[in-house]
Amino acid sequence: MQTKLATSVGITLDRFIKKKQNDFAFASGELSQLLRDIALAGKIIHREVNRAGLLNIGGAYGTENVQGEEQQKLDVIANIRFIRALKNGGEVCAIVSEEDDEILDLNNKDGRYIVSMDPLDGSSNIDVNVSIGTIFSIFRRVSPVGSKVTNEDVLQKGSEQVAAGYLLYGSSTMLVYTTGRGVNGFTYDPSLGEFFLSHADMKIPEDGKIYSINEGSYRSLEPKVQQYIENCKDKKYTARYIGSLVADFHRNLLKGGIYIYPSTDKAPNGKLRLNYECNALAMICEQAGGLATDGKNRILDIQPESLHQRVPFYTGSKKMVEEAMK
Ligand SMILES: O=P(O)(O)OC[C@H]1O[C@](O)(COP(=O)(O)O)[C@@H](O)[C@@H]1O
Ligand SMILES: [Mg+2]
Ligand SMILES: [Mg+2]
Repeated sequence: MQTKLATSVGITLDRFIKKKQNDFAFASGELSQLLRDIALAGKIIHREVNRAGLLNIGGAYGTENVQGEEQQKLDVIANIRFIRALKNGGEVCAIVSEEDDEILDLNNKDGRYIVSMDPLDGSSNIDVNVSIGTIFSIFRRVSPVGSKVTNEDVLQKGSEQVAAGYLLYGSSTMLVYTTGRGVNGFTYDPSLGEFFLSHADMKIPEDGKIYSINEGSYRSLEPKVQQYIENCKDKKYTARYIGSLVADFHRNLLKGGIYIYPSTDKAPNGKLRLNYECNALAMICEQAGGLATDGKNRILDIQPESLHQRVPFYTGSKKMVEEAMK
């Protein structure tokens, strides 16, 4: 693992943000505050996830989201908690969420930022106590402050992200993010209520031996993808698939590997959403020295056309993604 483990646990997220603030071109403290708001929402979801079984907040909520997916109670709870934290924080003018059909315009005339988010990633794993996460992308609005939020504001290329990251609710809860100057990981200590820098300057190994793909759809995969999987098997690589994108991505980020959600019969454009799943992880992966494509194009160069658009997703160690692209 090519990551400098922070030697002292004394570096809290808050202190780290303050230290790094001056690295940021628009250093007015707004983005720093927004990152703190996201961390706060993450602490609340950590608590909800940990006691989901006790509070009977597992299971279906009884509604479907715009993608026709059954919403889990925790999908809805996480969505409400993040929206509330971002609203109260005051830095955000609009939110794009997996759980909401339309743009959530917060009518915050001072807000300069747009957040695209997957409040709860890995919903199929909520009730079985397997790691789940939250994914977020942060953009600066392009329309004048105070004016009505436009499609142009929320449909920006991933290369325009000013920050991106994820929370992982696993054996420990972590926040991993980038502002375009490297990737850092923080581990939450619930007894102190603080995130501490635990993975400084994260770098994904250039090559790896782990491949993550849902082989259940093997028969409906394109021949070249089938060929790539066969190559992995010939090389005796290890297959690992948790079924929570954040968790599969995080493992590969630390150990090296490739995560693939290609186009299939069931999902001709893939399953994962460009605006609030792929863009954020693509920025993290590239900042850590890896690659992220849709099979042909760099994810961060794709111009979004709709809020919930899906793209095939190939991301991970540079050599493995290059190999898969061949
Ligand atoms: O069950 P499948 O088809 O392998 O899909 C699993 C993928 O779907 C997801 O659950 C989609 O995300 P959501 O749970 O946020 O809808 C990813 O986390 C995961 O990688
Ligand atoms: Mg998701
Ligand atoms: Mg989700």
